[in-house]
Order: sequence, then C-alpha cells, then structure tokens
Amino acid sequence: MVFHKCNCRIGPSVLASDMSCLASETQRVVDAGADYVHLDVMDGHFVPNITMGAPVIKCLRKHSKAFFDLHMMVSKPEQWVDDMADAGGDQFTFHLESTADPMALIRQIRAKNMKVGVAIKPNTPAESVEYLVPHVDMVLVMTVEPGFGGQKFMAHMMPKVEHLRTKFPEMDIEVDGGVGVGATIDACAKAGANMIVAGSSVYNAADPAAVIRQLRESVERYGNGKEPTA
Ligand SMILES: O=C(CO)[C@H](O)[C@H](O)COP(=O)(O)O
Ligand SMILES: [Fe+2]
Repeated sequence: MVFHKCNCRIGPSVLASDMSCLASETQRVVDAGADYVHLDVMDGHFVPNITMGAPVIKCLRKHSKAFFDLHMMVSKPEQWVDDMADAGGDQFTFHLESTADPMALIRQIRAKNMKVGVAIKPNTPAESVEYLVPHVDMVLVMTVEPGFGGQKFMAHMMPKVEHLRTKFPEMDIEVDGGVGVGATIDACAKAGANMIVAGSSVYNAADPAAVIRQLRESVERYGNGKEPTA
C-alpha cells in the first residue's frame, strides 16, 4: 500500500449517462455526492469514437456549477484550448501521446486559467510523464484503452500508479476506466490513486450515491494513510 495525504475526489464520467439529458444526468451525480464531473471529449481520430465538443460543454455549463475535468482524447489538443476555456472547462487533461510540445501546451492551458492534467495511455510508461509533474496539477493513468466506456479494468496499470505515488506523494493521481466498487477501486486505492473516474459503475447503479460513497471509503481506507479496519 502506498499512503498519501491527497484529497479523495470522485468524478463520474457522463459518457455512461443518457447523454440526451446531459444537464439532468450531470445534476443526478452531483446530488449523489460527486466531487467533480469528468467529460470525455473524443475526436474520432486520436480514438475510434466521437463524443462531444465545446458547443455541448458550453450548453452544459449553463446548467451546472460543477468542476469540469475535460479528458481530451483528441489529436490536436492545442486547437481546442481556447474553445474549451470559453465553454467553461475547469481542467484540460491532454494526452501525452497527442502532442509534440507538452510544455507549450501547458503554457497555453495556464494562460486560459484552466488547471492542467496529463494523461497516459496503457502502453505509455509512467517514467515518460515524470518530467512534467512539476508543471501540471494531475496525472491521469488510463486503466483502459481510451475510446469507450464500459471496458474491463486493466489491473496491470497499478504498478504505474504505485510508481508515481511513491515518487510524488502529494500529486493528484487520477485513474479512469473500468473502476467500480470492489476489487478495482481497492486496487486503485492501494496503489495510491486519489481521483477516481467512474462511468458505468455510477450511472448504471440503482443507488449512485452508495457507489460514490463506497468508492470514497476505499480511497480513504487504503490510500489516505489509515490502516485498513477490516
Ligand atoms: O475515458 C474514458 C474512456 O476512454 C472514460 O472516462 C472511461 O471509460 C469511464 O467509463 P467506465 O467507468 O464506464 O469505464
Ligand atoms: Fe475519461
């Protein structure tokens, strides 16, 4: 177990919601205890799927004050920084694999007053993102191949989380893909993740508030420096 003192935050991914009712579906998880909302932006090029762009996020912003973590699964992230900031994005999480000049992109995002996240795909080693840690707010370790919700959790990504947590005890580390109550969240928590994206497990649940609570309990039990009680 890798302990840390980072705040636990749970961010449901609206990808698993009924996206024809995005405003009420966002509110539903906020009411259920979500700390932030994870919005998956896919361009059909970086990943083989298309979801939403800045116009949709701008409309959603009119209905929600939640913190919007924009997971930018796009080939040219630089192209969308201004639009996403204007749309009301709070954090711009780009993929390390999508840009030739991460530092320039980080400066561009900061200039628009958004927080910065950097994501790595399953085949990208944790070491490759280390040099960016002092310049970003969060690292996202993908636990599925980006592109689709409802995929199987990749447990073999946990050594990457553990490696980063050991080196950076105070950094926000997010996991995304296939995370739900039970073995998957426990593995993430033990490895040291403190920001938890959960799509299907929250939106498909009969009681989303109970799922969010149990995800949080796992992080607080295994990751936040407390000994397990059971
Ligand atoms: O980035 C993503 C996929 O590329 C999604 O955020 C992720 O898949 C969450 O959905 P689920 O919890 O259903 O796996
Ligand atoms: Fe995502």
